[in-house]
Amino acid sequence: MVFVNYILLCFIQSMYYYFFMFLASSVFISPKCLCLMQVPPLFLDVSPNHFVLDMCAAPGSKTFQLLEIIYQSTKPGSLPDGMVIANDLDVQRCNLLIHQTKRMCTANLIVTNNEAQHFPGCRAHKNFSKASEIELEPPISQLLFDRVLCDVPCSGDGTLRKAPDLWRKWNSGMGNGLHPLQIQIAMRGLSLLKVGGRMVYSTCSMNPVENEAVVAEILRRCGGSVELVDVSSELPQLVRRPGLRNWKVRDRGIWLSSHKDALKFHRFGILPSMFPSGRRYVAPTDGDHKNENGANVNSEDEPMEDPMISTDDWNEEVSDIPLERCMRIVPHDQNSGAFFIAVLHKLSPLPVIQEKPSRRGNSLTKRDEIQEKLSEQVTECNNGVELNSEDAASEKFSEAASEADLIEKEMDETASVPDPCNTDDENDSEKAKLLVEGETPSGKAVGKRKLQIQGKWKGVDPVIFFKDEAIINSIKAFYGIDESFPFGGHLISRNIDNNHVKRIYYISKSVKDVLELNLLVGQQLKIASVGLKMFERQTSREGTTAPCSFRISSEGLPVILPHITKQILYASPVDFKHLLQYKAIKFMDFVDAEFGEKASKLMMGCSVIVLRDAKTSSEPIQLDASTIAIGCWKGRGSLSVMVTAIDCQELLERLSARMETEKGSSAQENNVEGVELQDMNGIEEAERSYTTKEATND
Ligand SMILES: C[S@@+](CC[C@H](N)C(=O)[O-])C[C@H]1O[C@@H](n2cnc3c(N)ncnc32)[C@H](O)[C@@H]1O
Repeated sequence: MVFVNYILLCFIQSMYYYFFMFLASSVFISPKCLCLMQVPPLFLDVSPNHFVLDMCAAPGSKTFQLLEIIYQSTKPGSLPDGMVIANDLDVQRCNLLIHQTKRMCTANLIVTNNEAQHFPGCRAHKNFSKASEIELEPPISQLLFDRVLCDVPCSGDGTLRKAPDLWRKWNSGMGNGLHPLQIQIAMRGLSLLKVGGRMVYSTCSMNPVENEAVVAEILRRCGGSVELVDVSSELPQLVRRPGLRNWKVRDRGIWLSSHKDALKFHRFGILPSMFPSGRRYVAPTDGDHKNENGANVNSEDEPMEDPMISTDDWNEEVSDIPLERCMRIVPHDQNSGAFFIAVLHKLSPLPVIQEKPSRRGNSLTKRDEIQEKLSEQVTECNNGVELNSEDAASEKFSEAASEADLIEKEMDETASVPDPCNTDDENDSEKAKLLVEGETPSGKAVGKRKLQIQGKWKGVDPVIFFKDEAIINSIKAFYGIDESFPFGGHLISRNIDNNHVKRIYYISKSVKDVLELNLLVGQQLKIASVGLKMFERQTSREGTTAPCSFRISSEGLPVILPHITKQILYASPVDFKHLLQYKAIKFMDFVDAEFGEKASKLMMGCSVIVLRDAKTSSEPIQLDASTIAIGCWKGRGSLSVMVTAIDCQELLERLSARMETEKGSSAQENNVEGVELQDMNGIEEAERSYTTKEATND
């Protein structure tokens, strides 16, 4: 049998790439496709050169959309200047995200697995450059973002229509429990946002405690350095309702109008920030006081009113923040899920806040502490993520520090607690020690080096810049990669041993800058996935004897295709179709004998076959977004496709559809049989003769 001489790995640039191009053109929302579109990213106003942080990103639908926007005007073979960091705490959901975004074939994405509320700022000390392997000043010295998407974990009541299970599980405590974490994540997002940048806070809940209350609290904490943007003129097709300015808080069967009510009913898990005014009702701290009858009353029994606030104020709280600028999207307006969106604009650096503003100058009483602790004891969010109450409690005082303080602090935290999920691991504390040594100018070089090659995070492969000149040069020479393509320095692997590197990933300039910075600051980012898989080591017997031991992978092909000058051939539709149909064809059996001749002269190993337009005879052809190319293996006597059977079938269908279209338009234009028609006839003819030949061979 001619079929299946070598079943090697395959690739197509096509389906996913075009799917993404199609989606990219559908970013503009129409009410009809609203249910399919994710709205929050549309309010981020992302440009292709932006650094974007998606803080709680899994399973990745919004990340996908952000990448589409970044790539919107990118030509084949080039990469946008911007990048996306997609972060999620949940490892399994992170894997889902990695899988989802794989079809984007992007070199501009880093997937991280950090806690969003502690997301590292990666600020490089001046001394770091001396202490690290990176000799030059890094292009970026701190990880700040132009855009931040803060799609926080929430109670998810907005998804009730599609997740009816929630009807049984939902209770008001879910939202109340998540409120402190939502504030922490949003505050961290704002501190990582560049001045002038935009952050979108969103949930799929209708609960004001998770929505307007969070937005109001972060605005209070930011004290004028952040504004709530009026986006009423943006996306006018989107039917939305204004955010609320007054609401009550539900807790275990009763409605609370203010923090005073919370204390009155002994609801210590209810925070002042959950109410519209955000005001704390202060209970007396120094012993008993007299009641209106002059009798001694214990402060634990009856809370005392804040003298600053009149009784009336406590009854009907209305926020003085223009929360109507927030957006509530409700299911019955346009047959969608329910969600909440607030757009924030950072006007200036965040203020240095020593204390939570709502603490009103008092030190925490025992009851306050219990109250806050209780509020942080969230056991479960809608995504099944366990929230560690100890983590939350230890975070209590940190969120209000200045940006600089936060960043300094987190560096210390990262150094002392390498993996928040694995704090009990002995190796981690050892690694943390090495990290500190590596970061400190006086640190031992051996410690630093060890850390940099082994990676810091338990269970996560290290990210290694691939610098093996011999391999890099052999790849460049074999495929004739042109000098204009940024290559050296843009390759990474996840294996410290160059001899056993199986995959080489390609990264954009923006991602490269971030990775270098991350290395410099002791790998604060826990990187689950990064880069576009571009080369894979040949594993077959014939493959190991080929001049280049790495073949181009399917994902990498769209990016490198315009830059390859060797091992590339342009096949006529008929021969291209045959390759997909029969998987392997002897050189002498190609319909276009010249093509067969050229194929036989390729070097043994991976080659790229591009579908030539029926009209085009000159080579090389102009590559554009509609170009179809596949990877093939040039063996001793034949050319074999390196495309899976499913992908072959899909490509064949597309090819037929394209030919049908060409046939139709050509017949319409000329009303006679034109070039395409001849070609179509040629295919059918050739197919018959080829099948006959095959039958004879068999
Ligand atoms: C509403 S979902 C995000 C949906 C996602 N943005 C999308 O469009 O596909 C919230 C996510 O937050 C994650 N999460 C929960 N707590 C987190 C934390 N502390 N830090 C980071 N992510 C967290 C959950 O794992 C979950 O995937």
